[in-house]
Amino acid sequence: MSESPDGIRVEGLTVRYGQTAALENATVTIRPSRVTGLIGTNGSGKSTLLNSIVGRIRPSSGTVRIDGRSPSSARQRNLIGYVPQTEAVDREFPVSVRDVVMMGRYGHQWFTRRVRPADREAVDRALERVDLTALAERQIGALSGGQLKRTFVARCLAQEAVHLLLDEPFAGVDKASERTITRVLRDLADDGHTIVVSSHDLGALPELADDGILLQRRVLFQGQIAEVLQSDRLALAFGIDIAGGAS
Ligand SMILES: Nc1ncnc2c1ncn2[C@@H]1O[C@H](COP(=O)(O)OP(=O)(O)OP(=O)(O)O)[C@@H](O)[C@H]1O
Repeated sequence: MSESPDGIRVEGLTVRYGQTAALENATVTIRPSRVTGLIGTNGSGKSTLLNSIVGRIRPSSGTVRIDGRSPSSARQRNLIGYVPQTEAVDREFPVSVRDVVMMGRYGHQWFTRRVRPADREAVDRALERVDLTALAERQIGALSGGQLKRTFVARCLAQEAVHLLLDEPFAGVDKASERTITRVLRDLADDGHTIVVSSHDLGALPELADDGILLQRRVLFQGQIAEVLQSDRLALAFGIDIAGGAS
C-alpha cells in the first residue's frame, strides 16, 4: 500500500438510543497493519462502535477520527470499508454475487455508474481472493451463510479502502469460509490495512487478531490479544468464570 495510514482514534464516545446508553465514554486507538478484535456479549455495543466509526450513527458526545479525519470526510475519500452483519441484508433481492461485489466500486465511479476495466479487474481480484470466482453469477438468495458473508467481504475488498471494519464476520459461517476470511484479513493487515472485527465468539480470534478491545458498554480493556483473552479479563466482559464455568 502506498499511503501510510494513521489508524482510527475514538475519544470519549457516548452513544444513546433514547434512554439506553449503548456506549459510555469509550476511548480506543486502533492501529494500522494490525487486526483488532472487538469483543463483547450481545448488546455490549460492538455494532454501535463500528457504526459510529463509519459515521452511520451520530454520537451523543465524543469524537471519531480516521487518519485524522471525521467519518464523513473519511467516507468521501473512500478510506473506510464496512461489512455489516448478514442479518441486515435482504437475501430475496434479485442480484448476483458479482453485482453485489461491483457495488464496492461505486465510490470509484462517476455518478453515471459507468463500469470501467479497472472496476471489473478489482471485482475479479476480490472474488478470487475469497474463493468465489466459480459462484460469481449465482443469485445471493441461493448462497450458504458462509458464501454470502464472503460475498460481502469481497464487496469490501473491491472498494479498496484502507481501513476495513467487519461486524461479526464469522457468525453463521462454515469452517472453510472462516479460514478463507481469516487468511484474507491477515494478508490485508500484513499489507498495511487496518482491520477491525467484532465478535462475540472467541474461537477465531487467537489466530486472527493482534490486538483486542473488550467492550461492555464501556471499554473494559484494550491490549494485545493474548492479554485480552486472559480468563479474568474475559470473565469481566462475559460475566462468567471461564476457567470454572458459569458463575
Ligand atoms: N436502533 C436502536 N434503538 C434502540 N436501542 C438500540 C438500537 N441499536 C442498539 N440498541 C441497543 O444498544 C445496545 C448495544 O447494541 P449493539 O447492537 O451495539 O450491541 P452489539 O454488541 O453489537 O450486540 P450484537 O452482537 O447483538 O449485535 C443494546 O442494548 C441494544 O439493545
